[in-house]
Amino acid sequence: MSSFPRINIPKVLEAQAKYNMFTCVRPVAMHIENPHSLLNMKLCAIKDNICGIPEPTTCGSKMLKNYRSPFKATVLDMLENYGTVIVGKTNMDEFGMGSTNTNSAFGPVYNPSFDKTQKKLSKYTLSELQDNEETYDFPKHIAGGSSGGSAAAVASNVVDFALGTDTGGSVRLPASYCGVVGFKPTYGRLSRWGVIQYAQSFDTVGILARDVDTSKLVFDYLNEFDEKDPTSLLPPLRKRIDELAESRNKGLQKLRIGIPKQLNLDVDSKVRESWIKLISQLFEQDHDIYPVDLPSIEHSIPSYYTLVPSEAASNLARYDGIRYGYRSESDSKDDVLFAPTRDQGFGEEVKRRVLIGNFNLSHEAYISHYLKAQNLRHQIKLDFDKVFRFPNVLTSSQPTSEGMDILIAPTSLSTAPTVEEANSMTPLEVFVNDALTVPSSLAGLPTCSIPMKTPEPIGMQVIGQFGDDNLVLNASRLIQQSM
Ligand SMILES: NC(=O)C[C@H](N)C(=O)O
Repeated sequence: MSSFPRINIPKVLEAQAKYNMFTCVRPVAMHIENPHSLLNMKLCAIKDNICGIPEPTTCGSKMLKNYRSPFKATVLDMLENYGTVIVGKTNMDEFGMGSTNTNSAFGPVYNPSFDKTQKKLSKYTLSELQDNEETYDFPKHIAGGSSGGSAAAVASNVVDFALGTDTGGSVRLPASYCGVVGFKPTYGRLSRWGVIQYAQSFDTVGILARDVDTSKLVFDYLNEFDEKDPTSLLPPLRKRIDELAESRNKGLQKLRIGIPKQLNLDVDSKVRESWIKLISQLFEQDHDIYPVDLPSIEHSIPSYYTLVPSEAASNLARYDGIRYGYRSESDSKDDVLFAPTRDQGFGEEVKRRVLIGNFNLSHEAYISHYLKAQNLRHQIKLDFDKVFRFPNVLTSSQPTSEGMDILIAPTSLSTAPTVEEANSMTPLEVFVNDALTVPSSLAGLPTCSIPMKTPEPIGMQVIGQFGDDNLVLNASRLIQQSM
């Protein structure tokens, strides 16, 4: 049966006007009901690099502003079949490149949770604020990126959940800044088919929601092998993971929790305090806490920012103004159309990464940069394998009973900066901001950022071994419920 579900359009448009979280809103969402599904009638927003609704798929870029994909992403198709209502497509850093969501052709996304927090902490009463909203000019904070629109849509209560993509933290960082749950599953769990590639050996579809229960529900529905995605985890591996998890029969009463020493470096005092508070709480609840050593993760940022631009440079070579997307009208004397097309169609950050990536892949730098970064990635994976109790089904690691069930670390170095602060950051400072999220991206590990009960939103990550998504989600739920 198809129907027109009642979306509160004025509420969506009001939130859109304040926070700029959508690249397009569907005024009336036609949808097919599925009364057998727990996702039936749930409202959802989709990051605008996931192809397949009649509206364009833009990747937050001028290059694809009018691009209508002939494909429908498997994850979107599944959601529609389960009766989910797609409210709109969400704003993002162009092609997923950024941590601030200020690199979008649609303008920045603003942080709804910070907005609420500032109002709560201000000296004005609620009715004074409501009556004179424009008069009180609080500095706007960023939502974080690159799935900033998805995080803001969830934080402002206009959808039940949203899909994002996480290459090096793009689901978790905005979740942390906006005070919502951001789950990045194991690489290969959810289908990437129909998701526009940024860096294909990292890109992972992730889920943003207000609670872990909803994230788990959506994950359970989408967690299936897809033969159209060559990187989808094969059924025998999925089966092996399930068998191992069953044989371990791990309850949640006494978890072995690792605290990565190397991630203790540059976090600011508010984040550190909240981290310590959570660890003490877990200790009091009778879990075992241990410091763990992951020496190679100090090289995560250089490794990530060498490999990812290299993959991106190859992936983005297709935007040349000939096949699809933006085409320059410049009648330059050059007979090369693609140079002005790419110059005008891409934003600054994308151009920077394409240049870096092509250099890394050049004859000059391939061994000294690209291969070195691959080696570091391998070392990082090995380091993680040494600390977990659950074996890695890809590397057949031999874990010991002294291994950890999960690791806990902050998601971001600080709370969300203001838009002004973000705009004054150098590209290198923006890269460094991902220090806490890229290690598990390099190793493809399931990781969930959970909002702490702090006045300003702060997220803590639960990191698990490759394939151990259910333990990560169950432990995250335990943490969220016991706060
Ligand atoms: N896409 C992501 O996961 C965000 C990361 N900051 C990047 O620019 O690569």
